[in-house]
Amino acid sequence: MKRGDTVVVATKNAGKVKEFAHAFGKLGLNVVSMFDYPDLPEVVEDGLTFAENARKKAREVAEALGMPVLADDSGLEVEALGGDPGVYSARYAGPGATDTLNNAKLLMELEHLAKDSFTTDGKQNQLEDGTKLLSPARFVCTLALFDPASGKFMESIGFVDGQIASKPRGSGGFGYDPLFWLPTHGKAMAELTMEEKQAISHRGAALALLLGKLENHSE
Ligand SMILES: O=c1nc[nH]c2c1ncn2[C@H]1C[C@H](O)[C@@H](COP(=O)(O)OP(=O)(O)OP(=O)(O)O)O1
Ligand SMILES: [Mg+2]
Repeated sequence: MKRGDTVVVATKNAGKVKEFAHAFGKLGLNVVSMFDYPDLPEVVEDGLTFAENARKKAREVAEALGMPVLADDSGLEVEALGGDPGVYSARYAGPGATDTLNNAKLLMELEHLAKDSFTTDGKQNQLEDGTKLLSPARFVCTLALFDPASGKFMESIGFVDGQIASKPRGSGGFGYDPLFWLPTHGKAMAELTMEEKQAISHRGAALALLLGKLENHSE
């Protein structure tokens, strides 16, 4: 990849598109997404892992377009929920789920748990304004780049650890960002600027790894 090239990202998530456009833009690369190819058939995300889904999205779109394609499969793993919603993060609230409905479902599940079995030691798990920290959690991002000419994948993974807060904060980012509290920053992910999010996020980490691999590869 050289300055001026276009990267095709197999995503229909506007939040991801913005983040990739920002990151690749810094390298002088343009980003197009599935919003630019509205006629391509939907990829069914029936994999059991993030990596399987990322590979499936990348390969199907790359084969349809006859060029290399990057895909991102990501989600939220919540400790108190045994790793849920995981690969089902986008559909947590059911078919037709939105970010708002998924966030509501997440809080409902965690508050339910807190009532049943959780013994929270009050102060330690509370922010100054009374917001409760309901469970440790992490965001996971897997990236897969598929080149139909070689039939090969290049892959990477990134993580970021945090806590699920009982109340949303901030208006940046997308998805579960308003509920994802970063103790290291004293802010929710949705309170970070694009630059700050990219520096610490699961997607930023996975992308940095992938770019490193690409660089080694082309030497
Ligand atoms: O940085 C993030 N900040 C907040 N939430 C996030 C993030 N990264 C992933 N998430 C959540 C959103 C969605 O509920 C699920 C991804 O699902 P995932 O299938 O990978 O993406 P998607 O269906 O929205 O778009 P697409 O498959 O077309 O790329 O995890
Ligand atoms: Mg999806």
